Amino acid sequence: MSVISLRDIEVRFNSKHVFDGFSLDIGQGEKVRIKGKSGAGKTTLFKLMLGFLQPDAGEVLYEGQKLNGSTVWRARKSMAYVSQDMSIGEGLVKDFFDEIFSYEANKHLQVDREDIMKLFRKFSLNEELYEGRIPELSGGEKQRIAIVISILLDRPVYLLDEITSSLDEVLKEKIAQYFLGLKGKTLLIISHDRVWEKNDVKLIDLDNLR
Ligand SMILES: Nc1ncnc2c1ncn2[C@@H]1O[C@H](COP(=O)(O)OP(=O)(O)OP(=O)(O)O)[C@@H](O)[C@H]1O
Repeated sequence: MSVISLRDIEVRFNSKHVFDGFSLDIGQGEKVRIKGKSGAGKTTLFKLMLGFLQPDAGEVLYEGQKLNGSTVWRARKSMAYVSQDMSIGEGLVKDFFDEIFSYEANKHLQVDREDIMKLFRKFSLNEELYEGRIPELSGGEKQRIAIVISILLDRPVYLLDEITSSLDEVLKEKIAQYFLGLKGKTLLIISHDRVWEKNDVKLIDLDNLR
């Protein structure tokens, strides 16, 4: 069964048709890169999958269930969404981690400081940053912290929206390798970075729809 299905989706903004009869099936464990020029509808696709945007026609299904008021929470709890410009708050980094892992949806996760530090080291984040303040982090450090949190959330589905665009080549490669190596996870990747172009990554090109 597909994890996420879009059936005959139509999305209009004023007179602009972003999707007109678009369908897509994402299987469990599939790794899919979504490509398309600016304005093609890449982020709109993620918003539909998360139930943040209702299509004007057609339906979005998560594990075969149509997204609606009573099913959307289960779907969202199964997905980790990471974007280019995530707001990760204004306070201390460690307080932000505490806050995320105290949410009801995440309480079952047993995340200790060493789990966090392992990922800090893996993605070349200085361990001292954990005690620091979020406004003092660079853009690339904030980005990597959002990535570390998404990994610790250990969700079955990852929606990654340009997560490597502000990082250097070495980090881009490390992060792509890490995610693409996750067995059994379903990945949807919006990225212009070549590091995600691998043989087992399926490509959906939104520019070829019209
Ligand atoms: N809330 C909105 N109101 C009006 N138009 C919108 C809205 N959201 C998106 N659009 C329009 O829909 C189109 C698709 O937007 P979307 O953000 O999905 O594009 P994208 O492919 O992610 O682009 P980019 O690569 O520039 O981020 C764009 O033309 C955008 O202006």
